[in-house]
Amino acid sequence: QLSSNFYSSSCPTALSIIQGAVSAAVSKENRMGASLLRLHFHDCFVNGCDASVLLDDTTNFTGEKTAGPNNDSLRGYEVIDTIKSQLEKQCPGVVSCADILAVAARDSVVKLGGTTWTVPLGRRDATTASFNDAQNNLPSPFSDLSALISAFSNKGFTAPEMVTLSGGHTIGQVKCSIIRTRIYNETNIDSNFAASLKKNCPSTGGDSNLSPLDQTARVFDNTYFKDLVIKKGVMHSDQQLFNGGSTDSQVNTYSQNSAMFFSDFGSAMIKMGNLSPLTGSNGEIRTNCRKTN
Ligand code: HEM
Ligand SMILES: [Ca+2]
Ligand SMILES: [Ca+2]
Repeated sequence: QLSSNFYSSSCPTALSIIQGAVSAAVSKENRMGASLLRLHFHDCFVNGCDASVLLDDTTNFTGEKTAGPNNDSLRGYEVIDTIKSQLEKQCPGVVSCADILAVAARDSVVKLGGTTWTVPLGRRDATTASFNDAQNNLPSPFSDLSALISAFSNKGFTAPEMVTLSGGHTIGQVKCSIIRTRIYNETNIDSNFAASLKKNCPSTGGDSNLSPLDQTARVFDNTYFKDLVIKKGVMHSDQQLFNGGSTDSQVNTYSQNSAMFFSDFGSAMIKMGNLSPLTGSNGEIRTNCRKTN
């Protein structure tokens, strides 16, 4: 069982060290807040919140970093390394990489103007990572609503919780290669909006050009849901949440009530952070988040 005061005697400065480093990293580059939030999600959905996502591949295409959803896409590893080395100086061998990810995600959301929540702590780090599990457990941006619902249901989340967590797309950026089909071929998109995205995402080439995930992608707010209501969802999977189906009413509600989105988001993040953590004598406390001890 995790507890929010897990480090209060073993490393009382842990939370302030993490917060300070996240704050510095996000001040230096706003997008890093988004990247750190996504790292925690991609960790927890693949064999639980055990920092498996941070292990470097020992042989190519065996670990999670090189799996499709992560390769050339996940970022923020250097920030986690910086935090880990500060923590190792202060309290060697005490704070897990998995807990660093959970706290950094929360601190990122707060730093970008979003809500806060209390992070349960005491996760330990995995000694293995799985390329196949990362391929199979992370949702695809080309999925329809039913596939999104089942990807989250496989991890114990309801459809409303899936909608809430998708609100993470209120911050950060997406590559042209992910949105090309949507902006060139789909009809459930505002045509002026599609035209503006095409300027930075040609029909051929420019695959890694970036576009913001909502119209206020530097701020954690409810604009993502407001955008969905006016058919300005950026990815196919985003617009699926407001496309005439069962989740439309919740998107409408969040678009008008950011307090409700914020409070639901905090609860859903705590639930996500509880996905099969290693505790007690399972796993280890890594010295270097990229390698097993
Ligand atoms: C609902 C299913 C989801 C799908 C299909 C999905 C897919 C994606 C994709 C394809 C990208 C862009 C990757 C790239 O262009 O390199 C992205 C970015 C992002 N996702 Fe998700 N995601 C989902 C849910 C979530 C959740 C639950 C969170 C967090 C709570 C999240 C947080 C983010 C953030 C913050 C970014 C921007 C990262 C950055 O700028 O570095 N996503 N997502
Ligand atoms: Ca994991
Ligand atoms: Ca936003």
